[in-house]
Amino acid sequence: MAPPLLHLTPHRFLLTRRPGPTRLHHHLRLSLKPLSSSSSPSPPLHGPSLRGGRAPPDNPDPFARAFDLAALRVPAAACAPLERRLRGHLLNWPRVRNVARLPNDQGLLALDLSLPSPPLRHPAGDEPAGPTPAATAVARREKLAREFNARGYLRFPNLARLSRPSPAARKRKERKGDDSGEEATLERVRDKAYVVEVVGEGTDDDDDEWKGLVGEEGFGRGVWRMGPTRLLLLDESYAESSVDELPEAVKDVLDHETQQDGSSAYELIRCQLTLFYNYWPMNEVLEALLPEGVIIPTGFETVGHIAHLNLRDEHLPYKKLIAQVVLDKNKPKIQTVVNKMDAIQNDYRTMQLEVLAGNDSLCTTVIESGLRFQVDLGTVYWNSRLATERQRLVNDIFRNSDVVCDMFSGVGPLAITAAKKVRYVYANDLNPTAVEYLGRNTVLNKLERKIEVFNMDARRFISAIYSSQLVHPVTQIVMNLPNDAAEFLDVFRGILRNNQSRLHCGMPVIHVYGFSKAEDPEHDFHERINAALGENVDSVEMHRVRLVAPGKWMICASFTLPESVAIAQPKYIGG
Ligand SMILES: C[S@@+](CC[C@H](N)C(=O)[O-])C[C@H]1O[C@@H](n2cnc3c(N)ncnc32)[C@H](O)[C@@H]1O
Repeated sequence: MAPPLLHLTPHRFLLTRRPGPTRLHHHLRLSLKPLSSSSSPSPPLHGPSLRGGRAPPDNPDPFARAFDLAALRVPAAACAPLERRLRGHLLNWPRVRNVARLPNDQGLLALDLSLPSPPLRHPAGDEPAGPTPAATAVARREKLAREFNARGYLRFPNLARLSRPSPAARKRKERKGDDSGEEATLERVRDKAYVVEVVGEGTDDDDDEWKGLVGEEGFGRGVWRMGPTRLLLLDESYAESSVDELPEAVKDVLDHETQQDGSSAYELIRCQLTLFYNYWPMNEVLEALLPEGVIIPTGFETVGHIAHLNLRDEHLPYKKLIAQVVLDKNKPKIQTVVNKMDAIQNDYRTMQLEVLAGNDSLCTTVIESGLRFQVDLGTVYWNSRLATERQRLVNDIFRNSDVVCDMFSGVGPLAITAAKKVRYVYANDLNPTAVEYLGRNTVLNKLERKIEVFNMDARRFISAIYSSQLVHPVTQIVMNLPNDAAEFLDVFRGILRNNQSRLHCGMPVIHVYGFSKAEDPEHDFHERINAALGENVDSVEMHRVRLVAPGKWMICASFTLPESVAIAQPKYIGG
């Protein structure tokens, strides 16, 4: 496994003005120039690391790192049991399968293609090996696939039938232009996370060209007659080992299998594993990109297709670079990356967001508890981190017979989730756009018959609800405006003073949210509640929702509205 990156010198790449190949580079018109790993005197690293391996020459991806490995080439059919048997000796790198498949080694011999074949060397070395072995078709097809042009298909109509791209694929190719050029090859490599190549000795000779592709001794050793093969990548510590230096378990396989079938179908080969930009996790890429000493941004909040960063000041000079990496590493789920520009200060609790990467749309759909919520992050409030808290209220506290009143409902995450369970919901918000989305989300979730939507100031809303004879008696009230909600509690003072016949319906339970930085946040919040109600409420259940900043808790206080408060002299005179 890779050592913790924090122990490494982070700034591994220089930013230069050279145009580069990845979207990251296009986006920033910058290219990353890897420092030579050989210049580093640090001890050899284990596991995949951008500080390990070497930069393959002429590879346009500055994050490409090549690692030498040893592998056992085995018949495909024998691969799974061997993988289990040799597990402790196989490569154990994250996101790299320790079984590799050689390009186009798909056992076309089964299809009995009668293709021309190159002369085959006898396993012993000199005699031709009889009739054309079907395995040669694999290599032929391989070579054709690399040429991939119409001439090749014309010469081998069977192959044309097998390999001709579908009309849709052909159209896609036409749209992109001719993909036989270098550009297209780069594009394909860029899509990959890694490739395994057998290391050959490479001469210009035609046969040798094939050797490099499938392993330097691929022909004439019987392997092709056995159909498709697989590579079992050995642990990196055996990269340079000769057969004698391999662990007994691996040697056993080589010896035993050779003795059994009298051929070299199982063999030790050298290969190169190249890891590309797509392979490296976000933190490793950022670690390489950002200057030493800059904290690596690790997390972000997700709202639908939007990744919402909360960058520190020190990140701002690199904000677009960071955002592009976040986008690249989290596609396709993430399509837009934004950064919060300011603390939330306005009445509607909306954030000022800057789109840093991806598409500009801040309208998205969030799925929470199996319900769908449309949200425009530019104009309404949304916080996915409150999902668990909403679940707590709905699942653990609300009953089916409840009538819920959500005084600060936003686009309805709590109101709509509650409506799935309870008898009826009154949902209100001051922000007309939030109310528009609330209405839309109600319909989207087919709950319009159980929710009534209001667009008022919360105090006026409560006064209206309690003075109306038409509404269902409210049993649960939710006040989620943590900065100020406690101060809104004064609206309940005297709320039933002129309507005491309603007292028999029972008092509602109020769930009010607040922040506290006090040493004893529960005590602090309780004091604020008492002050707003003008009375001491004895029995308040406190629940710590989450730590929103160091030392700052979001708390939910739940209590039954005291009758004495409901019939007291009002403090607030609503209109
Ligand atoms: C913290 S958000 C909570 C929204 C929602 N409960 C949620 O969890 O997504 C507070 C909401 O209160 C609304 N709001 C602010 N002041 C208000 C007021 N005086 N009356 C009613 N709603 C108000 C804001 O527009 C915002 O949507």
